[in-house]
Amino acid sequence: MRGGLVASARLLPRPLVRWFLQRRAQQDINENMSGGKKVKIIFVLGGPGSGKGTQCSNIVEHFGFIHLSAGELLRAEINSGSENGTMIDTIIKEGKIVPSEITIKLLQEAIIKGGNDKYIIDGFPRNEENRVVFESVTLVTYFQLLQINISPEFVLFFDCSEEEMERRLLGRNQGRSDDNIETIRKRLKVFVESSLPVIEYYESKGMVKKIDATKPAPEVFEDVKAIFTHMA
Ligand SMILES: Nc1ncnc2c1ncn2[C@@H]1O[C@H](COP(=O)(O)OP(=O)(O)O)[C@@H](O)[C@H]1O
Ligand SMILES: Nc1ccn([C@@H]2O[C@H](COP(=O)(O)OP(=O)(O)O)[C@@H](O)[C@H]2O)c(=O)n1
Ligand SMILES: [Mg+2]
Repeated sequence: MRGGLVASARLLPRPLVRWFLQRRAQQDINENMSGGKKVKIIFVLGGPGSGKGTQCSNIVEHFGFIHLSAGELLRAEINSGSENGTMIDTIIKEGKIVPSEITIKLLQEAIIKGGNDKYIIDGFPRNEENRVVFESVTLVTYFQLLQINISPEFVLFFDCSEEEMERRLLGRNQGRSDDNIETIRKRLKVFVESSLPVIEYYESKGMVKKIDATKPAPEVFEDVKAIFTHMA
């Protein structure tokens, strides 16, 4: 069907073909993603062990968002035996950040597949490259025609002391290859050097809602709830 479309499109003037394909792609996005509604995205950021995953589960349960964890998507990619798996595995064990094209492709696929209009994206963008590439994300790739810019509604930042994050990660017990003291120290360093500047960038745009994440999880959720209740 698409092959026939391309063949007949060759006979038409280029601007008309371009317009037609863009319209078609936009319709597909609306149908696949949100039934025509604007898709809401919230970034959930914070250091490793600050409680992003824990609070995202609460948000899903109470406010009907789909939770996408960049780290979990990358771990699933390793486990699926994909050709990039070994490379991703090595980068995660070193506490470094995976190239944006890989992570963003996984996020794009999950957003389109999710079929919801509300997403919380946890652990992304983790560096400036993640942020800049996502800003010009191409959601539908028919002939690379359509550039769709999805910007977050706001950024939820879980602020937690390094000491507390380290303690939590050492007790997490999920069998993760990066929850050992050597990798944890590297991840904390990467957080300060690469991820904090992203949070500062959004802060300069007035988009950050900061939460004290050193408190016990139920208390942190009270603060999270206040933010989400107000936006509903
Ligand atoms: N507020 C909290 N106080 C104490 N422990 C917490 C808190 N929030 C989460 N945890 C625990 O700390 C560990 C890391 O939490 P997690 O949600 O996985 O953080 P992140 O996704 O930011 O790395 C988990 O074992 C979790 O149960
Ligand atoms: N945007 C992202 C998110 C995670 N990752 C990698 O995945 C690892 C685990 O991320 P995560 O978000 O699951 O980790 P936590 O902060 O939840 O402990 C990171 O340390 C990075 O190596 C990445 O490269 N790029
Ligand atoms: Mg997590």
